[in-house]
Amino acid sequence: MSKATVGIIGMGDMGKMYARRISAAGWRVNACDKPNRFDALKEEFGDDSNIQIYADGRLVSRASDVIFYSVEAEGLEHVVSLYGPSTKQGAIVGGQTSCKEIEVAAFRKHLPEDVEIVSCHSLHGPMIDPKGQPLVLIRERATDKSFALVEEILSCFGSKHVYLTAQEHDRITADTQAVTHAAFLSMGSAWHANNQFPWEMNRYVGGIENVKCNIMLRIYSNKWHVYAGLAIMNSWAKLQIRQYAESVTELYKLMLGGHREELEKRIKTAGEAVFGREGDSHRELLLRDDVLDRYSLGNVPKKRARNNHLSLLAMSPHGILGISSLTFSSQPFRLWLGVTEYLFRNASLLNEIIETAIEDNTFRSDDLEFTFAARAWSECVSFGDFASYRDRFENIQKYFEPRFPEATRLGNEMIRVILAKT
Ligand SMILES: NC(=O)C1=CN([C@@H]2O[C@H](COP(=O)(O)OP(=O)(O)OC[C@H]3O[C@@H](n4cnc5c(N)ncnc54)[C@H](OP(=O)(O)O)[C@@H]3O)[C@@H](O)[C@H]2O)C=CC1
Ligand SMILES: O=C(O)C(=O)Cc1ccc(O)cc1
Repeated sequence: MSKATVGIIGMGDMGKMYARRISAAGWRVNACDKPNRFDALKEEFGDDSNIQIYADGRLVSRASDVIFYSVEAEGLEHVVSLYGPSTKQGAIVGGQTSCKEIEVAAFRKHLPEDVEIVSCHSLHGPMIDPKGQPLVLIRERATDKSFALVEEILSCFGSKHVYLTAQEHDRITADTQAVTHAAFLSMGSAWHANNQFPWEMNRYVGGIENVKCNIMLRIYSNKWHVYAGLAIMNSWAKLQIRQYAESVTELYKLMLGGHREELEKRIKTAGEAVFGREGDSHRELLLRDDVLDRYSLGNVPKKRARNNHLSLLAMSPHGILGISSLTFSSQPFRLWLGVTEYLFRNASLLNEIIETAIEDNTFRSDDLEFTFAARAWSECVSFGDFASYRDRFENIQKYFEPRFPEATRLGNEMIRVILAKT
């Protein structure tokens, strides 16, 4: 057989990244977006003779041996229902959405039976170098030969292949990415509600606070539908996000009520369950304060301000976090796990946090807004409400937008340095 031709339906940021890299590796690529983008795409890819732009997904489906759908999760089933029946006989089809059970169900429903299914999920945004990043592969319905072909095509990314079923993928995504996003989205909402730019306030500059600011900005600089789809279309994600919001609320009430013993017991038991006792592990901590201080959007104060880190404490009480998830995780999650571990495995810091939580009122109103925000995001996700998700997200995105370029630069550097050590 001559070399396989690769189809890409949906030439947004991820689709373009796939098309460019796969074509550069020597494969012929057929690609399309919505028909109204035909001329613009032809113009954009006119100088790449390996990439053939088509007017729609039906034409791409008819002409390609391995096809990747790279459209919004919310619309995937509809798009597959339109073009799936035209898939070339014996072709292999996959998708790039973050929710694999729904995606695979759509393929099973709309693709002809002689079409094989191998799905994938790059665990990073379109601007990140895929080399070394996790790439999940889901062999749903495929021969060894077909699966090997998909791996061969995607090997041009240099990513780390992780083999999972659709269900395993969705469970891990719920435990890791969905909860991480909920935490950062809530932080952004709370700062916005209090009309704060955190990097302008001493208490949010330096150390762990830099990770919070940089990752929050990075998430809000992406497209709303990426996070909405990942959370709303994954039933486990809904549960985990709700659990996170409940933990935030319960911890906040313990802090407000001054219930020191209960707070301490709860936090320490949960921390030990996830990270072990201080000194138990021989693993080096993922993060260090002096490294983190370098990535500030504002001036680092001489004396570090104390924080009760409600947003981090709430990550572990229900066993949301699992070190084992590290093998399959996105950069924001790895950093988030890093800062949470930093806190839970440092007994004196943990004691300081508990002291601050009970005695210090500085963060009460920030924490109140954070608690509201965590619950509001959870409700929005539970109701499956894409429109209000979008509205909330874009409203806050606008507020922070002026700082995106600098935060992206600093955040990328911060992630590069920190993750290189791990
Ligand atoms: N961005 C990220 O960080 C990551 C994204 N993903 C997932 O990858 C997928 C693509 O994401 P991304 O590229 O970022 O999103 P984009 O919004 O940039 O791209 C999706 C593209 O698909 C187009 N599209 C919609 N319907 C059709 C159709 N019927 N035929 C052809 N094209 C269509 C969209 O057009 P229109 O805009 O007009 O709807 C858009 O141009 C999503 O499922 C996302 O969740 C996965 C990993 C990371
Ligand atoms: O880098 C980030 O913010 C991410 O978390 C990127 C991301 C978003 C959605 C995905 O399905 C995969 C990766």
